Amino acid sequence: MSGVVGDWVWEQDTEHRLIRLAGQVVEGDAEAKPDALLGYRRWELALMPAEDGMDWLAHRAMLECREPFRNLLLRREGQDGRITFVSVSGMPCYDSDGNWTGYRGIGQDVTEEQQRYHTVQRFQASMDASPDCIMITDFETHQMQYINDTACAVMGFPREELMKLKPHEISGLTREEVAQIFSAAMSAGPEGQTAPPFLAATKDGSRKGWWEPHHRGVRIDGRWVIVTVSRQITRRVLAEQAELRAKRMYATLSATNEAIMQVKNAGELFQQVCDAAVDAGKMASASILLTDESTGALFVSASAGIGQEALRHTRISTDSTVPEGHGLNGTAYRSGEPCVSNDFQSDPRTAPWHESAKVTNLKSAASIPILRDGKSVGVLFLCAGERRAFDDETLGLLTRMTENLSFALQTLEHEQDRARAEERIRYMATHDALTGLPNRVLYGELLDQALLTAQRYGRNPAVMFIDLDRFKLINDSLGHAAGDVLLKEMTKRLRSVLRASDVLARMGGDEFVILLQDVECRDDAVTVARKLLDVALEPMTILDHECRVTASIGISLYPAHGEDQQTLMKNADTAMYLAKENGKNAFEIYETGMQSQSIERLELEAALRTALVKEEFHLHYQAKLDLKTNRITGVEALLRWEHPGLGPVSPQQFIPLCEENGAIVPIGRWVLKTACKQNVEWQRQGLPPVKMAVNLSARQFSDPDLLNDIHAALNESGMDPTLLELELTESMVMLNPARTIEILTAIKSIGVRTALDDFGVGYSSLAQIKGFPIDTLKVDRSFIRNLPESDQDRAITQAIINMARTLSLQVVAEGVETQAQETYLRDISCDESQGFYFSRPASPEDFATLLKGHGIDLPG
Ligand SMILES: Nc1nc2c(ncn2[C@@H]2O[C@@H]3COP(=O)(O)O[C@H]4[C@@H](O)[C@H](n5cnc6c(=O)[nH]c(N)nc65)O[C@@H]4COP(=O)(O)O[C@H]3[C@H]2O)c(=O)[nH]1
Repeated sequence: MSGVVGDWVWEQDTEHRLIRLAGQVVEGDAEAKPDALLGYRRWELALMPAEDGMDWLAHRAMLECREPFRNLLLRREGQDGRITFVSVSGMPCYDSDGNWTGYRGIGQDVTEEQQRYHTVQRFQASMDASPDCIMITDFETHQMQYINDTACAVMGFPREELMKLKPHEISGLTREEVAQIFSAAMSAGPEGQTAPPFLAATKDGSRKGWWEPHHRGVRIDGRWVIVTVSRQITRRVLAEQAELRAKRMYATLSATNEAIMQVKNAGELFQQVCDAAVDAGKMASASILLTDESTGALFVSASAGIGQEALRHTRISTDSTVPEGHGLNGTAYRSGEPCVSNDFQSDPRTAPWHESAKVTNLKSAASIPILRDGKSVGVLFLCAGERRAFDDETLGLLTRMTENLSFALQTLEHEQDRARAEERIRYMATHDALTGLPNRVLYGELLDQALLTAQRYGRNPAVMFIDLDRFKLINDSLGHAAGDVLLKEMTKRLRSVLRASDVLARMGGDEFVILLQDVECRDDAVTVARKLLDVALEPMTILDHECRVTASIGISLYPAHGEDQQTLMKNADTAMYLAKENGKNAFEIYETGMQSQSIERLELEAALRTALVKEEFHLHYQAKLDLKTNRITGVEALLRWEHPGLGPVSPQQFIPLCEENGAIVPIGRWVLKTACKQNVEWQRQGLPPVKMAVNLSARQFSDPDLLNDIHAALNESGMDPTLLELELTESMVMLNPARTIEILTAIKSIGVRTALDDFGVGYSSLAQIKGFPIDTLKVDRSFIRNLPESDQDRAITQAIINMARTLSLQVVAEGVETQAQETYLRDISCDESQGFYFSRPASPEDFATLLKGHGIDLPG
């Protein structure tokens, strides 16, 4: 019976025994003849119902109810293990009287059909069990023909629904794109083709990882279908993405390190780091935020990438008490630890920035603190366009980057300190520390340059030497602080009359030098010089004292007075000394003849240094005549220098030099001693005692040993202190009144008298000197010279005398040269007269002779 295919008919009686079998019967034993099966019931033939939920009991119950049955699938396993399937269908039979007679039906061998069915079943089961998504689609119509469970689960659709959809409706691709992919797969032949990975989207919009589809064209039942097997590669993709990120971060790190080696300042470094994070690190944006020390907030110092413009003006709070301070940056800054959000747009910490992040499509962000000595000084803030951009490895690299950054900052700071120090040293080497003006060195360089330009372009620069006339006086009496104020003020003034291109430099002390870049003619230089003198002369208040300082200016012009630096400077210097010698507050333009004067000055200075030791000094004495009694009541000691080669040198010439180089102090001490000794000597010769006036220089007046020197002179000579009168100039006492009063009081306490010399030219008023312990005023000879003709001088002299009287001061008129002057002075009740008219300064012997004749009252 085996191998026989075909239908057969059968009948069974009311006892369910087979009573007829005809045709190709395959029920029962394969070896048995159909007749051998007769009399048996089906459940006695080693056949088993093969359908789920069906068994012999159920079948028999159906037969008992005389129900018809269809396609009862029966399975039989032969002795050789071969499986056969038969399908039987039956109808209940009745006789003509309606009595049930049993069943009649047909049978069919369905072994092959069943085998095919099972193969498909197994195939489908294995397809469903596959972790891959499998889909079979008609190449032409794109109609879904098969889809496995995995695909249904991944896409979140019930199979029936999915079967109605076409690939472009679930893949996010267009129909054309799908068609292209299918065509490419067909062209690829039996090997098929792998398409780019895609991120699977489920029905509810959530993502189910990365899948890599492989398409292959297969011909089934005469039609081409595309079999698509998509393998999940999420892990691989994530690993690749992580590797890519790491690579980018390494690239960023190396770009940062390169920047660290090259940049010169922090700002540049920050910008390069941000650029590297965006360019090499593929970050959407990168910023470096630093602390604003005044507010404590973070401000953007550098940034690159998306939204950088908006960020530049943003201040980010680090304050833990406000919600804005709890963002990534504020938290990272406070904690000193990196702060990350790998899903920025739904992170509650980043809520204030969700809207803007949507606009700029930022998906994750990280803030890494920049630490200095363990303390946050800022943060590196990075944003990425994908979620989960900041894994542990990336963060590790970013932390290293910020460490390198802060190390670089330290190094840069040291470098900057060093550069600043170098710059400072360079500056100090070329500038005057007090005024900030170029010094001699820089001036020399600038002058050289100006001379080169002058030669090339036919310009005419000029050099001006300026010396402040009374600077030493101020410096000595008011102190160095006052001197400094004066120099600074003077710098401002001198600068104010110069062009921006002109150079003002300080040579040291009270010497300034100017380079006028181009003067068309002599008169131009003269105009500038006048302006300079004017601004210098303006009164200035120093340490609450109004002072006036004059300047002496020497000018040399290129090319007339020299074509090189040295000559021009020397000649301007020479001219300046002449201006000084000619009465100060003046300028001189260099002339050839000036040379000798300057040389003379140098020679004088050299000779002065040894003059005291070589005993080249001596004193002359000029009498003071009492205008009421016509008796000589006093004498002024005047220093004389007999230069071995030059002969007598005028005190007006050498005393300023002595004041400048300080020699006046020992020389003045000698004068004091000599004068006192002389005074006692005259008395010893039997002459009447006379007051001895001795000039004190500013230097001497501020010398701490002055009182000792006075004591010594008096003690050594044995002179009565009340006969000694010290003459000071008005300008000396006005500079530092408090100290002047202190010294004058000390001087007066030992009985020595004090006199104010050259009164009237120092701009002070009698009211101002009221408080000084002074005994005598000496009216400057410039007021006497034009007496009695000059109305103005008469008025001044008269006023001085009247006011002096009210202050109980003795008044001496200086420089009385004519009888008319003397008569006038007598008329206006001037106390004493001193001048050539009565007596020129004379030797001790000559004065003794004079005194002998005038030691008593003379006829009026
Ligand atoms: N044209 C004119 N001049 C007259 C007349 N009568 C006197 N003189 C001059 O006027 C000056 C008076 O001295 P001074 O005003 O203190 O001015 C003095 C004084 O400031 C200073 N000096 C002189 N000896 C000394 C000294 O021992 N120590 C100090 N520190 N300065 C001194 O040098 C200045 C000049 O001294 P000398 O050349 O001796 O000049 C003296 C004297 O010769 C006159 O009728 N007409």
